[in-house]
Amino acid sequence: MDIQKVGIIGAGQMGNGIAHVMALAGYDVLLNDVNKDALDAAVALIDKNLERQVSRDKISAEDKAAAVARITSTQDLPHLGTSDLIIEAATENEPVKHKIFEALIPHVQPHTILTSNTSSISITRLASGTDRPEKFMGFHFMNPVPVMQLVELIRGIATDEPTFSACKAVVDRLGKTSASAEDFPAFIVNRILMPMINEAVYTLYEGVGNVKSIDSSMKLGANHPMGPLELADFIGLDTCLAIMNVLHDGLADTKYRPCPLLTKYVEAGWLGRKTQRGFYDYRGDTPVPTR
Ligand SMILES: CC(=O)CC(=O)SCCNC(=O)CCNC(=O)[C@H](O)C(C)(C)COP(=O)(O)OP(=O)(O)OC[C@H]1O[C@@H](n2cnc3c(N)ncnc32)[C@H](O)[C@@H]1OP(=O)(O)O
Ligand SMILES: NC(=O)C1=CN([C@@H]2O[C@H](COP(=O)(O)OP(=O)(O)OC[C@H]3O[C@@H](n4cnc5c(N)ncnc54)[C@H](OP(=O)(O)O)[C@@H]3O)[C@@H](O)[C@H]2O)C=CC1
Repeated sequence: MDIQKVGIIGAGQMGNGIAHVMALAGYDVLLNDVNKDALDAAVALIDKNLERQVSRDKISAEDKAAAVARITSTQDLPHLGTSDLIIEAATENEPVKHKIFEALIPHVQPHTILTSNTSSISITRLASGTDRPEKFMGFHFMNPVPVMQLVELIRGIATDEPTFSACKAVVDRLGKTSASAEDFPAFIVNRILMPMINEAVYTLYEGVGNVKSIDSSMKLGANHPMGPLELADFIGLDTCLAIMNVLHDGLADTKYRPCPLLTKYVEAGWLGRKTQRGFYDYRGDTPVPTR
């Protein structure tokens, strides 16, 4: 199937990165968000990130101009109906995602493939709320999208082969690598990564280490590019907690119980970098640990 127009729902940190790489690969992009400020910020950030690639000779100024011209931002969800492929990248909240697909369905074409960038939520459950479970799958990018090589592709129970092949061809055209995961809570990457982050928060909660010593230990002692608490702030603590809850509920095993300290940060609205405060405070020139 020939995919040319890609609709992206949610212009947060993932939506803007997905729009960036899609436009650079030559796809026409419709970027949607309920929040006008988020849309404007996403377009400005894409411009800035493309400019950084120009300045480092990764792409030409013409490539950048062409990519920018391929992106249209819209607050009007039905506008995405002309897309061949839709990637939902709104907040990690199952009722929000169901409502988006419900509102979208009357406007999409029969051939349109629907996907979700969800970090953890059942693809089969999201698909079953649509009119086309066979044309629905998980299309899971990693953060930051322009840098990270992997895309997890997740088939729901009903996903058909042409849908999987069409999505895999898109990943190939982006120059990224796909890994196929079965549809179980949090798939592969987050099934492994998120319990490690949650354990880092328990290590902090129980006073085994402070923010700085925990992050330094994993950076210098295990060669991770970011410490687990720095990475949690980067992902978003609300998203980390939502993923732990999906693991805990979906696998019914206490080993996945979210750390109460993670819950407390989220309840405080300290969601990490996106709100300027999480395990670090980002409001000054350099991040300062909050514990
Ligand atoms: C939660 C989920 O569902 C799944 C997930 O995504 S889990 C999270 C997965 N991601 C990770 O684990 C990221 C771990 N961190 C890293 O890999 C690195 O710290 C990092 C790539 C983010 C930054 O690397 P770094 O070496 O410290 O910084 P820096 O040298 O500034 O950046 C490296 C490159 O990335 C680019 N970059 C960094 N952040 C970027 C961003 N947010 N957007 C676009 N480009 C970015 C830089 O421009 C630079 O590009 P060049 O190589 O062309 O110069
Ligand atoms: N953060 C990460 O590292 C990764 C996240 N993901 C997944 O990607 C998805 C998005 O995450 P992320 O970008 O970090 O989240 P963000 O919080 O940065 O962005 C989510 C965006 O979606 C918007 N939104 C909420 N409801 C709707 C709606 N009904 N229609 C359109 N837009 C809506 C939000 O607007 P508002 O702010 O107004 O609510 C916000 O702008 C989640 O499913 C997450 O699990 C996947 C890989 C990595």
